[in-house]
Amino acid sequence: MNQPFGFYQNEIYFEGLGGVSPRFPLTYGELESRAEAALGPSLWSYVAGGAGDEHTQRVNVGAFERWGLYPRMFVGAARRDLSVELFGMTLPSPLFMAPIGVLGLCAQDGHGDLATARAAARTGVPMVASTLTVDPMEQVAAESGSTPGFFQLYTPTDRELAESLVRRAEKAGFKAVVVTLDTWVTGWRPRDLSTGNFPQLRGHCLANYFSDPIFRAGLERTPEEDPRAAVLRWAQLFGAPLTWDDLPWLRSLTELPLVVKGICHPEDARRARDGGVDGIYCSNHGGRQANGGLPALDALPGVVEAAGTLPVLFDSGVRSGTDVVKALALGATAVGVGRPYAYGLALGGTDGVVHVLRSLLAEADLLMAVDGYPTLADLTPQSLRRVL
Ligand SMILES: Cc1cc2nc3c(=O)[nH]c(=O)nc-3n(C[C@H](O)[C@H](O)[C@H](O)COP(=O)(O)O)c2cc1C
Ligand SMILES: CC(C)CC(=O)C(=O)O
Repeated sequence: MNQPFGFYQNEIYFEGLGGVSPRFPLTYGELESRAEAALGPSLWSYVAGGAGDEHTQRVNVGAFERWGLYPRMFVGAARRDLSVELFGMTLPSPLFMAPIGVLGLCAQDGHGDLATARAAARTGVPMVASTLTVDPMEQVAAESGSTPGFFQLYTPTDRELAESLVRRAEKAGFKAVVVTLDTWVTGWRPRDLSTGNFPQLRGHCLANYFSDPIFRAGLERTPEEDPRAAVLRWAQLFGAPLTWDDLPWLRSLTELPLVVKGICHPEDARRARDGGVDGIYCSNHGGRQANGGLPALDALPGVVEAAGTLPVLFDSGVRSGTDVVKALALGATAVGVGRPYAYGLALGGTDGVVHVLRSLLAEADLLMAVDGYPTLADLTPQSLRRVL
């Protein structure tokens, strides 16, 4: 047991706090700067970068500072319960890992998706595995132990390929399908445009396609024989510009819970709900796609209201345990961490990811203890006050 952290009380996910380690950074600033050094310039600019002058990316983070949590006294929050029901499952905490496409490359050994899945197994924090993993989804799913994993789909223009990817995800044991709607084309990303640095175009992170029978059937020569042609084929197929007319087809793809990612407008949330999805994922892709200026957190309350009884997943700008608590108070059912866990991965593989996740949970848990919110149900919009 790690002495400085020995006073935490919720053993469910702290297990004596194994995992939070002073050898890794305890502030986000240090995590970022050490990750920059570990990743090297080109991967760093891909992961850390965003659209345009990155205004949206910055306001995503800044939006959390505009809310303050009221401390409540005489609550006796000696034990906290952070467990949450999602898609019929009970999860130990409301935290999950957002899908990150080049994650595999962030680990020293180049197999970061597997390392992250092992962190999911150790913490109970679900990983949403991207379509763009270095190792095929079947291998990623196999590493996550008893922690449920979700599969994120980039919908290709070839429907048969989309269907094949979803079939494989079901067979591999993923427990939900998350369809990302905001990235059928890559946004204006000056950092990557200036370096020509798109890892996917060098054939990285395309294992799910290269291992897919439908994808392979469309090639004259196998990806092993002609990787360049396979990458070009991938680039042609990558993203379908979907419309509402496609939602019934998406819904028909699977009986697994279907979640749509990238929803920020209440009207879109309403239409998605009416179209039969099982969850709404409020996100602006961490400001990587559009530099439109709306912080995802500011979009969250409207999406929550429109979603009605559906669970709302949220990401974009979460950097601390207090951010997690604020997003929950604004109505998120589950909160996704993105870049920070990729940085933990860069610093220490599975241990680094576990450290980042447990630190977020420890900070959230302690905030709830000190400020008197013993359960997630106690966190409501009335727990917050606008401060700026
Ligand atoms: C390097 C990188 C790759 C990403 N790849 C994907 C992806 O493959 N699929 C997806 O739906 N979202 C992807 N995202 C977006 C994340 O799921 C999430 O929305 C975003 O990271 C949240 O912003 P934050 O990291 O600033 O908190 C990616 C994000 C990053 C940083
Ligand atoms: C553009 C994609 C290929 C990957 C992604 O989602 C991202 O880099 O944000």
